[in-house]
Amino acid sequence: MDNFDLNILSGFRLLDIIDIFLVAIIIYYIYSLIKGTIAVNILIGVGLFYGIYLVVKQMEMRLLTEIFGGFISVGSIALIVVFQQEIRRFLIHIGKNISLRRKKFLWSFLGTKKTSQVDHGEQLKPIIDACRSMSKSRTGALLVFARYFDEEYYQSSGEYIDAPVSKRLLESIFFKNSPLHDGAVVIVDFRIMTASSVLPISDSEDLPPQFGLRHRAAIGVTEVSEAIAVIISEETGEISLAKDGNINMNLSAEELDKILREEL
Ligand SMILES: Nc1ncnc2c1ncn2[C@@H]1O[C@H](COP(=O)(O)OP(=O)(O)OP(=O)(O)O)[C@@H](O)[C@H]1O
Repeated sequence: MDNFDLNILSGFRLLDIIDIFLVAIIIYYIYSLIKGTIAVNILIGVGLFYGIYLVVKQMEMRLLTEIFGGFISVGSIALIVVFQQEIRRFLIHIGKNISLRRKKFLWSFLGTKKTSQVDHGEQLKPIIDACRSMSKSRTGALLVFARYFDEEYYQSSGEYIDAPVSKRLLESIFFKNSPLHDGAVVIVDFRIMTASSVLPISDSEDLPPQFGLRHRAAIGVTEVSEAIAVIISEETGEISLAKDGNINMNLSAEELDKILREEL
């Protein structure tokens, strides 16, 4: 027994500890990204399938090993297809953190705080005013503030506009009888790029049951991109803001203004 233990320890290197540590971080990252989504069930299914394969292989049940082995050999391609959204989210998450750190590093390198950050108060005013008035009149609206214009996401499904943002333009778009009122408006650098855009719907199981497609679409787009989404509920007039797959509900126009000033 002592020999056995010593053999294990003698082959153990510092690199193995780092290896295990890194794998643990990756597993934690993946878990926090898929937590509460349908992907967890798929992952449990895949794990179970692989477990059974290992057991039948160990027991030398040839036919079953052959069948399970066949599935597993094409499994990696199937996994990429099934987890397409999660893989995209994972890579965006990593990229986002790196770009944030790079910015911070640059600011500290230049020895300045972010004092030169522009205050977007003036440009935000028409948006906040429109949100306030649409909230009062219970006009359903969905506004996406994207960092850059991803044509694959927005333009393919919506109407290309590319006009400076204004209160009246936003109200006209979301007016109930307007042909463009369905879907989302996508705003980049305070220009309305598209209206009526169809967004990816979140499949999170943690969301409140009263959330319909508008709220799910707002959360969905922030799960797969760096965008911020503002929702005005048609039912309640409530203003909400989604970011990184999380939602901040029941905001006043002033609170919305404050958050958007910080975020944009
Ligand atoms: N994939 C999508 N992308 C963008 N907008 C969408 C999408 N799916 C639905 N919508 C918008 O959501 C509207 C339906 O909202 P629904 O009532 O289902 O949502 P809700 O979250 O309950 O919001 P509300 O509180 O306003 O009722 C549609 O008329 C459409 O404008």
